[in-house]
Amino acid sequence: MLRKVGPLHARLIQGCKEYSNMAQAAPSVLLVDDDHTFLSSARDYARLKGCEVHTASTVRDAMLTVEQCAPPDLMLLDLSLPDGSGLDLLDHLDARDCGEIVVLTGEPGVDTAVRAMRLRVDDYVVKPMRGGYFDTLLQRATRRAQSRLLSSPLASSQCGDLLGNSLIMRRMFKLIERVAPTDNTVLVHGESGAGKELVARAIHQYSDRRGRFVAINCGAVPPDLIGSQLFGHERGSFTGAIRDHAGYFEQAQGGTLLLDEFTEMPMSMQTYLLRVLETRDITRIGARTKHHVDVRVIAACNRDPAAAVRDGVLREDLYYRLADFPIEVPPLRSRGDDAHLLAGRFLRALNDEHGTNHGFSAASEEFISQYAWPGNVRELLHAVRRAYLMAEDGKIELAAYPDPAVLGARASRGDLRWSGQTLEELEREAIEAALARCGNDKTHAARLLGVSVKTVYNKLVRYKKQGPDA
Ligand SMILES: Nc1ncnc2c1ncn2[C@@H]1O[C@H](COP(=O)(O)OP(=O)(O)OP(=O)(O)O)[C@@H](O)[C@H]1O
Repeated sequence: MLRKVGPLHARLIQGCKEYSNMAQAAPSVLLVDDDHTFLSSARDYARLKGCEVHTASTVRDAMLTVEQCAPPDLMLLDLSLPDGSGLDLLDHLDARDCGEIVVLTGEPGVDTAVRAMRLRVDDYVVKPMRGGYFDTLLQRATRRAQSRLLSSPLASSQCGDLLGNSLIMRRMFKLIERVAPTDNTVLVHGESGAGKELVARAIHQYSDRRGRFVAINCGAVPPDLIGSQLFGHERGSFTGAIRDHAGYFEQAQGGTLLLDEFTEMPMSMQTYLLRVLETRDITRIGARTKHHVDVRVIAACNRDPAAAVRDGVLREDLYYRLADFPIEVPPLRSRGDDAHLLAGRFLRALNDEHGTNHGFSAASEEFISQYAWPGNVRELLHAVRRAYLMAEDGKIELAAYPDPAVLGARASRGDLRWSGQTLEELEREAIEAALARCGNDKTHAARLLGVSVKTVYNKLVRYKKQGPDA
């Protein structure tokens, strides 16, 4: 199956105007090649076709990538890499999990062709690769991603009302899919505005629970009222209790109760809550009898719950009881292109609502990618709404209307807060932050950091040896 193919580049440029709307099931592509020109053109082209692309230029880099990412729908693998043969990667990977694996080589040989076929390689192509062939591969990857989507509805870019196409979000959707049908208590943790409540709603939506979804913000209820709000009270049980009142647990009977900001609950209430979680029996304030409740509890918080335990504001036993199944909602800045996807959806909803056809200016598109969105999706939503109202000639100028929070965040973005770290620790933080921002794309992160990909990669290998806490 040796094949001679023509140049890819003309095709890449020609195809750059097309933008596939495959957001519903972005195919994932892993490109492994030490030819950086090929790598960046192929990456840009595949991205324009709606793919989520990871790149690597050595076996070691590719191994790190496959360890951290889901198996790709398409893998293009160069045979001769600086630190070994691309086929070495296949020895370390369960090729059955991958979609199509295509080996590229500049120097075809019978030995490598035979080894490639033994290792479940789907095609063996002599460089340079023809653009039309690359298109065919991307189309097949797209079909594969779509069938994945059909076989697992939550593997898509939407889960309940949550949108997200990045790998990190689709992994989170998978967690929601797994836990939803069970009765497990779930601990949802993440920055403000990242979507914790939507996660809780999605878990309820994908469960079989027919009761209501009820949410309480424990931080917003005065400490002396939280007991009666959660568990209810009988008439006359305290001044002002003029009638019987069913608390949130009873209101959520057969459904789901979200305890938002649960770390803000007074300690005495945490003790009672722990008991309720064990027995599912509640007693209204002033009542003599217990009620058994069938309620799935989801706890959410902005602060790190383990730190809340260390700070003495959260009971350790309650933490362990709630942390049955933790879900971390990633900040928007670590979701790759999701900010664009979300901004586009928010704008489309406004256009549909008002019968307009406004679009983002090029500067707004740039702003969406560059800005760190410290207020996460909520901040993005508000920024789009505000800029929509201010639009002139149908152009949304997102950068032109920063609010004070945006300005504050912009000012602080360049400042690394120094709290006694060594230079090496600061460097590690910067590299990790850049990787998080680019959805773990090392080439992109290296560009942002102004260093070579090799430097990023060597550092990562060192950090891996040092361990997570070094
Ligand atoms: N992935 C997402 N897709 C679409 N909308 C989202 C997404 N994440 C959040 N939102 C929207 O952003 C806003 C904030 O989300 P949500 O209230 O769930 O955040 P939160 O993490 O619970 O915030 P807080 O901690 O401040 O309560 C809501 O309007 C929500 O609809």
